[in-house]
Amino acid sequence: MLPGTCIYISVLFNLKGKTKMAGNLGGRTFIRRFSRSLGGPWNYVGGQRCEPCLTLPSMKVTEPATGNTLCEVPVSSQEEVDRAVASAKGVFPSWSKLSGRERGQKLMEACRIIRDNLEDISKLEVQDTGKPIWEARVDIASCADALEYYGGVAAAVVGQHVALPGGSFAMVQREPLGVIGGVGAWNFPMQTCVWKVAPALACGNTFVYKPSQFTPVTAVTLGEILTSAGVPDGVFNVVQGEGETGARLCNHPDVAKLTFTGSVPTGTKVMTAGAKGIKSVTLELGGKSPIVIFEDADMKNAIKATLMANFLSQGQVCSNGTRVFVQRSIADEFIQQLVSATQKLKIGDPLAEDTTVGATIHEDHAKKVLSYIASAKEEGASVLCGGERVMLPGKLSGGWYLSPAVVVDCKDNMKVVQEEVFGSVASVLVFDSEEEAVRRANDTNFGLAGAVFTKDIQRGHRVANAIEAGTVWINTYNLYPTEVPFGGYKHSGIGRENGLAVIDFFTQTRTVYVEMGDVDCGPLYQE
Ligand SMILES: NC(=O)c1ccc[n+]([C@@H]2O[C@H](COP(=O)([O-])OP(=O)(O)OC[C@H]3O[C@@H](n4cnc5c(N)ncnc54)[C@H](O)[C@@H]3O)[C@@H](O)[C@H]2O)c1
Repeated sequence: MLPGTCIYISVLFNLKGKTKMAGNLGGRTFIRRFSRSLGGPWNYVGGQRCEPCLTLPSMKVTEPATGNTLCEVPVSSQEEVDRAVASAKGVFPSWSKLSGRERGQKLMEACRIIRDNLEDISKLEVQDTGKPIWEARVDIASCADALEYYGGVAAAVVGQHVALPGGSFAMVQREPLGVIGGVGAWNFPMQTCVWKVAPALACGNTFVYKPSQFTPVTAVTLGEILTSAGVPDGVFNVVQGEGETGARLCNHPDVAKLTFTGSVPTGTKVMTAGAKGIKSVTLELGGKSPIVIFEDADMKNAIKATLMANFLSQGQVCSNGTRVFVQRSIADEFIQQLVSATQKLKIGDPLAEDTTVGATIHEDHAKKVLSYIASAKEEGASVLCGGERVMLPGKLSGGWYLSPAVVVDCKDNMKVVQEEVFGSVASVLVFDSEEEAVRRANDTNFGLAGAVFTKDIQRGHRVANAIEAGTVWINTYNLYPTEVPFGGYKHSGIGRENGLAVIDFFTQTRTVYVEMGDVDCGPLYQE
């Protein structure tokens, strides 16, 4: 059962929605059913929360902060996935025929609802993920930003007119693809969902989403928000479950495109499903990103960015800069300042305002992170701080709280340096020259992100252009404005989210050729 926040958010939506929105949209009463959200149901099909049509055993979802059961969520069967896809397919013709501006208005309205209820949605996200409340607020605000941005972009998704010889011309029409199947990870549950759904809906597609089994809550909240904003029933649907449900969705013949956020091994399976169905696939996968700090860097900013690049969301961020390359002449000073700043981080109740480090998503993942610390030590690295479970008192004693770790004396071939840890572990590596730093930074199959810190503008651009990654920050880290594309090189993914780039991944073109003269078929036709 969900704690009280859910009732609160439901009531709040009801009140705010009824008073503000019924008038906005010609008196249509579309505010409904929020009050039923306590304890589920957890699927969202045809514009409402619903129990799966065929019930498989439930998943117990753990609240990371306490280790207690947050909710029990029935797994969606093939029949349920069929029902959700049919719902999305049924409404596709009418939704896709609305003008972009009409669709955009509804996304803008969803943005407004999120901004009005930001605090309550953020609390739900904290319960689901264990991340500190201040971070959850940033994540949820970014969901509103994405809906606002694509709400505006929707009217600008247009085709092309191409003039051809003799006055003939071609119209290159931009069309939606159909039903999109989305599968998400657990570290940014609502943001991951919105970053896919907002552009997909703006382009006229409909959607079935499967959230991570560890964080099922806020995708359903998004369903309620979209319905309240006037998005027609069936345009956005949620099914729940683990990998099997994800695979059912990805393999569904009526799903036109797959968009996935998660690990490389699962991304490979999603791509295989796409290959079997000849579906285009967007993959947002893992990373092992480098952050290269030169001796002329502003030390304080480099420290601040290294904290952001390693310890946000308990280190469970795909783009984290976990390989921290520092030039030898400043390495001692940098390490000393980094350790001092890391030790000031406050591990505590994720809902407390002064907490900077919350709970790891679940016990198994925490143990995996700790195993990387152990392997680093075995391979000769030194852990200067952190890397241990911290027991918090009272109701938090069942949560897995790990102290952020700074690991030094690292070598490029160590497991902790090679593999994605997905936890609060910063590995510091020392370099001498720019050429060496770039070569070692690129010595990975991942290519999601990277950063360079220097005051030398030429070097900043030179190194940024040399790092093989989809996003490179110069003198900052982990910023994702909705206006700019995000996605990976190499094994970190295919396709992009955010910005205008994503429009290409949620549309296809139909070329209509118009002949203004006679058909010219050469010698084929004789009078
Ligand atoms: N590049 C990005 O934007 C980005 C963002 C967030 C997380 N990530 C990555 O996600 C990973 C962590 O997330 P995770 O542990 O949830 O990843 P995961 O790959 O274990 O699971 C991701 C999702 O895939 C589902 N799934 C599992 N098997 C499936 C199958 N055969 N077919 C379809 N779906 C299936 C899961 O149920 C879950 O919903 C990390 O590698 C992280 O870097 C990437």
